[in-house]
Amino acid sequence: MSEYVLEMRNIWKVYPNGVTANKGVDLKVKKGEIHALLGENGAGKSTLMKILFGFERATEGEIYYNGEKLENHTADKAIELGIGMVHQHFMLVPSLTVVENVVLGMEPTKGFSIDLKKATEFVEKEMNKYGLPVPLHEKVKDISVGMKQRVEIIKTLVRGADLIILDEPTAVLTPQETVELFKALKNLTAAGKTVIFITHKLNEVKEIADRITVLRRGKTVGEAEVKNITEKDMSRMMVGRDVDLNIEKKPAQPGNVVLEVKNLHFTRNDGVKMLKGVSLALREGEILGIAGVEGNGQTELVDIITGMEKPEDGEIFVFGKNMKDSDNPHEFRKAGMSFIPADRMIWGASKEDTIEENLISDRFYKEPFSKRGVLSYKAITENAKKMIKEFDIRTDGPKTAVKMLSGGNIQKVVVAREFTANSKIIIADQPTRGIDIAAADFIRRRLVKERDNGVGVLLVSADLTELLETSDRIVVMYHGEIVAKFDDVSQLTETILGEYMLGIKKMSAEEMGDKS
Ligand SMILES: Nc1ncnc2c1ncn2[C@@H]1O[C@H](COP(=O)(O)OP(=O)(O)OP(=O)(O)O)[C@@H](O)[C@H]1O
Repeated sequence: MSEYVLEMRNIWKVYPNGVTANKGVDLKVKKGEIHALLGENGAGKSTLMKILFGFERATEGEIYYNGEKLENHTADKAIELGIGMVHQHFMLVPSLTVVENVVLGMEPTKGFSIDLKKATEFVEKEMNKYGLPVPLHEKVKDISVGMKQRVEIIKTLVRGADLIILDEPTAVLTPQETVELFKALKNLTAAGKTVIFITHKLNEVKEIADRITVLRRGKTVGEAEVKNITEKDMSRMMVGRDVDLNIEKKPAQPGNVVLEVKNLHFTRNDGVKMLKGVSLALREGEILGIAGVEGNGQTELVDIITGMEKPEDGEIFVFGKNMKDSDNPHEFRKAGMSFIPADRMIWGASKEDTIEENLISDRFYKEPFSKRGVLSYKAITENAKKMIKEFDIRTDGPKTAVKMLSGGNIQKVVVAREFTANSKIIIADQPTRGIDIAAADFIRRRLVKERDNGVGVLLVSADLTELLETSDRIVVMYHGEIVAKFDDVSQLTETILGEYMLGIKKMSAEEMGDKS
């Protein structure tokens, strides 16, 4: 019998539009190991995993699972065989409890109603078996992101998963939650389960994975035992060259305040108070980082700052102008603000439109794209070609629809447009989420360059390494309030930030001073 629980051999995938996402990929995974799947944006990782999970069908190639060749593979068969997948966007019902979510679609029934007692016992047994405690009777909407992810993992386990695929599992976690997740993954492999995870964070690979497979432009370029290689080796395999990840930064030269919010309050439709008196000021020539676990008010703050939402109370000043009468994002843009939204598929890009159209969606009426009211298609295409090169957008060409790009490359389209809008304020909300190391490094350097050119950058990020490396000052949000302010980030660590993000610590008003 083969030492591999999974072998994907010579996998090809040609999408109906002609894009070849996998060009003879090989992946071999041993039983009981944590296997990291690495590669740049668009390298074909998600496609390969979708094929394994039965969401997409391979154009060519063979899959062997436990020595058995899979024929006519589908998602139902994958689950039946014990293959589970935890997606980046959780697929839970917020208004249901943890137990209800876990057993949804497979409830033990008693008459016509769900037998909650049986379901609870069942879920409790699984969670204890693998050391994955979850609050069984709390509603999913009231639990933390880390807990939601754990619920997703338990969901796969109760369906009998032996091989669990995790797609960028740590992108939304605090350092403390990441430690917990890694412990859980170790418990799973100790119990004989196998884990494949997609990530762009090489320090995590070093910490948790046993082996790696690296894809580049649709092909397997190598596999290795993690103990035998360095992070540098991994990035070279991924990118094909050395990547210098240290950002050299001159001290900031902050100038006038460009953006200020005072005492913002906001309550969600369901009555939850998301902002409880948030005030901060952003100066030209500085990067102000906002740390916080998702769901602590950062989204609402960004929505209000960019004109997508109105606060219940409080004021917003853009270049000293009170924006109380401006209630749409265009007016905030006109006032000199660029915005890289966290949810690029909803707010950042127009999926059906082409890359070249998306790149000028905020400036099509201006020269050189429009002359005397007539669009210049030549200028539009030329602009796109330049940006595709500069921002390394992996595509067949400017006329490709954005929906055909990989997640990371869609983000590059949005970033390219926003960085070239000549704004003096940039609001960057999770700008490098899902972006590969070389591209993320490019975006961070660009943020610093914009800062050096006098732009005020507000950076909201769940990636604490990024926040610490890039920001000049950092504030932490917890339960709709600013609970910590750091005007000097040189001595700050991820662990310290994590303590404020989880509400373990809170600064007093005096400690925070009145500087932001
Ligand atoms: N449904 C689809 N139709 C057409 N092309 C697609 C589709 N899904 C992905 N692609 C293309 O296939 C290639 C590989 O994309 P895939 O999502 O597998 O990459 P990835 O390595 O997961 O990237 P990322 O790190 O950005 O998520 C890309 O060029 C992408 O544009």
